[in-house]
Amino acid sequence: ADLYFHVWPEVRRRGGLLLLLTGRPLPPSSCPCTSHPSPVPHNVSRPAPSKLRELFLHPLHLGAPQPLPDTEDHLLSGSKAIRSYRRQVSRWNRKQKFYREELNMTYPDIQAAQLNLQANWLRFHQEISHSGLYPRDSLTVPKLLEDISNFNTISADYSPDEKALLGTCDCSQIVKPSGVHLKLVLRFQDFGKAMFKPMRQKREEETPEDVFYFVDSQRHNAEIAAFHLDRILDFRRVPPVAGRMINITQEILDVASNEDLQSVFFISPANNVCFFAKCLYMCKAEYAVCGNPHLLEGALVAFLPSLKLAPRVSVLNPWIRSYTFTGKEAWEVNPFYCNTLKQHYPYNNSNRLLNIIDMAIFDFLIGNMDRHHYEMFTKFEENGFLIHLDNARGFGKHSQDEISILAPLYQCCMIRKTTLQRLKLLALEDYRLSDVMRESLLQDLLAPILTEPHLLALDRRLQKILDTVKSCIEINGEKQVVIEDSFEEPV
Ligand SMILES: Nc1ncnc2c1ncn2[C@@H]1O[C@H](COP(=O)(O)OP(=O)(O)OP(=O)(O)O)[C@@H](O)[C@H]1O
Ligand SMILES: [Mn+2]
Repeated sequence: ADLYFHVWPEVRRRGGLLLLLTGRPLPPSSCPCTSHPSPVPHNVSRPAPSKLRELFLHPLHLGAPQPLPDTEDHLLSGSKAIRSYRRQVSRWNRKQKFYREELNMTYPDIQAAQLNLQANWLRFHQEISHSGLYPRDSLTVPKLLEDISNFNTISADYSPDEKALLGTCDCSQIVKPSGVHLKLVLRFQDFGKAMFKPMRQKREEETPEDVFYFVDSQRHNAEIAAFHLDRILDFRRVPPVAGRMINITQEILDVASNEDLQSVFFISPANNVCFFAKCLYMCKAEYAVCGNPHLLEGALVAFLPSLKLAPRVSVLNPWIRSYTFTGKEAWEVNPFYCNTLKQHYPYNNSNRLLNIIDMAIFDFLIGNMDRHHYEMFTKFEENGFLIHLDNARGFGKHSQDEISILAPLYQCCMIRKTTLQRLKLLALEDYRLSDVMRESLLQDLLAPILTEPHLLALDRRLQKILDTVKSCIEINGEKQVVIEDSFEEPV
């Protein structure tokens, strides 16, 4: 209700700058906020002041204008993309027709899919630019989140990498074969797509101490929280993610035409519908997820343009961890690792190194030790931003701050000036990170997304990042440590 009555009029008054905040301007009766504690519980009579709104109105966030639509700064050429999507729609319609004829299906009656040029997923693709996955003041992102939280699905299938494992797709298009986890690509009524990651762990469960990060389970709420954090940090390197309940029978099984996928569904002894992943290991029925009896929580990650339309490279993280029980990587044994790295391509480019340091800061905040690779759009070349896909192993332990995730920061002793400015802002009482995160996450249908201890851990970790920067400055001086980024727009 606060969003609807206080933020929305304000946004309109200020010229619609801040639609990011209006992710879900629901009418008061259906506001998801009522069942959760207000961010400022002591203040009952007056509406709680919105720290998130203030943050997005701060000059650091407003910054310089974003690139104009359909220019070279953008990932896609508008007309080429539309031609390609039109072809995809025709192909999809042909396939559906063929499939239904094969099965003599007359029910349910379905209409041929059409490409709507106003669809929010299409706009999202068209707005990806060298400055990030969406513009700072994107009008599209809140609408896209709304779509993926509510739209019906028209198909469900494995993601291309899992198909590669099963030998049923063109592997040259695959970034990295995987498939340990239960994730599916869902297509919606507007032809948009999202990656569905089902709930595997309850929000209250903490990862046990003896569990290695690489066998830790994937958390749907971590994907959602990571998107919100990335937006608050103004990185805009995580694709939009929304949580929702999925009816796994109607919205997955009934719209799946892939027989492999159909074959992994079963009914449990408790009469719940379940499914499991088909892959090389950990993919038996024991690791299935189940609805209750049909409904299951999950995160939906908006899909990026296909690799054909916008090729991406997957790059090994130079601070990768050893994926064995005893191994150690170079950065763990060599305190001068960064000096060596800096002398060689591509990290002799300071922008690229600063991007890695931003990523480390992000991963330290969410507690993600599983950043083995990152992806980049080839179109933006060396100076492009890093895409932070797959954040499902964040938010596992709130009581532990894994300082080694910050190695790129304390070994290189460098940070982008704008990143530091934003972090400092979020350490102030007026914009406190845990408060803006709590508020931002209330916009999600599955709120509350993070438990209080996880939210509070963010403030503690932020302080540790600032302390690390401070000691770097004490040793090396501000000029060496805080780097003005020539590729960022001045703020
Ligand atoms: N939003 C997206 N849009 C397009 N492709 C995506 C998206 N999310 C993930 N992918 C592709 O699918 C691959 C696997 O996704 P992700 O890492 O999130 O799942 P995972 O189950 O953790 O897999 P892995 O075991 O490979 O880490 C990614 O490397 C990426 O190429
Ligand atoms: Mn992964």
